[in-house]
Amino acid sequence: MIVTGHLRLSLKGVPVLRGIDLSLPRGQLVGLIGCNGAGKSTLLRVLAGLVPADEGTVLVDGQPVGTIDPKERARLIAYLPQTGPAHWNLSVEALVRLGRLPHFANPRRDGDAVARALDATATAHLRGRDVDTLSGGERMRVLLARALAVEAPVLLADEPIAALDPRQQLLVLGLLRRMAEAGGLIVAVLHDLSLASRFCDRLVLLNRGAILADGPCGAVLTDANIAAAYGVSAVRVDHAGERFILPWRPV
Ligand SMILES: Nc1ncnc2c1ncn2[C@@H]1O[C@H](COP(=O)(O)OP(=O)(O)OP(=O)(O)O)[C@@H](O)[C@H]1O
Repeated sequence: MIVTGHLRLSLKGVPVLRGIDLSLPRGQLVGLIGCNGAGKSTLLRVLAGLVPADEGTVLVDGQPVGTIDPKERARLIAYLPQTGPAHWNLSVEALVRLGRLPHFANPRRDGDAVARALDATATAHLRGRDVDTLSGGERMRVLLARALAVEAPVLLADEPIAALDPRQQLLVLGLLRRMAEAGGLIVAVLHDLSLASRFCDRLVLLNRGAILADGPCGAVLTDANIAAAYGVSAVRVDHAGERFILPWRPV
């Protein structure tokens, strides 16, 4: 669905993406991981067509992302930014409804999609609230609802669980998993290595703007890769047939 060819991008003269080759098919939940400043958000924005690369290509179903009509692109790719824009006095429902803007107006279908997105993110009870009165975690789930309301085949989510409590983290990652199983392509920036390895089909580990490892979680989260990318040692614990990875000490 999305294929990149040797993406390069410098910002203010500093290389941020250095030769990114990725093939991202439908039906996968891909965890994009790496330390602060590794280039994850920048890569997500380039994949979404929001920032052009200096060199290389991003193809969405074979078409260069920059040549897709913006409305069509917005129907194809939903994007959840790391920090939402400042909102004026907008209700939760009105904000989530903004996710329907790329679609041709069909009040009933739009209403159904908004209701599904509010239900999926357990935010229906907040629909009448002003966005600027929400807690940080509530706000994050409402922004996710706006992205889900697009009902796009691709969701690019930048740290979708960063502000969430443990239960909500599990619920949202379970939701992203089900979306992938239903045939969607989900790319999520994550910092929790245990949750990333439990829920993702595949991990892409960025290090200084380049791909250090790309593949099944166990193959990517080796001690050597974790030390090289994050500068920490890791402890592994097996429980109920699953393996947890705890960052342990700086090395
Ligand atoms: N507009 C910009 N101008 C200059 N440098 C930028 C700009 N945007 C990002 N950068 C730099 O590019 C690098 C990659 O930033 P990016 O936001 O992609 O990192 P990240 O991996 O998402 O990090 P984090 O985990 O902290 O969110 C960082 O060093 C950042 O300071």
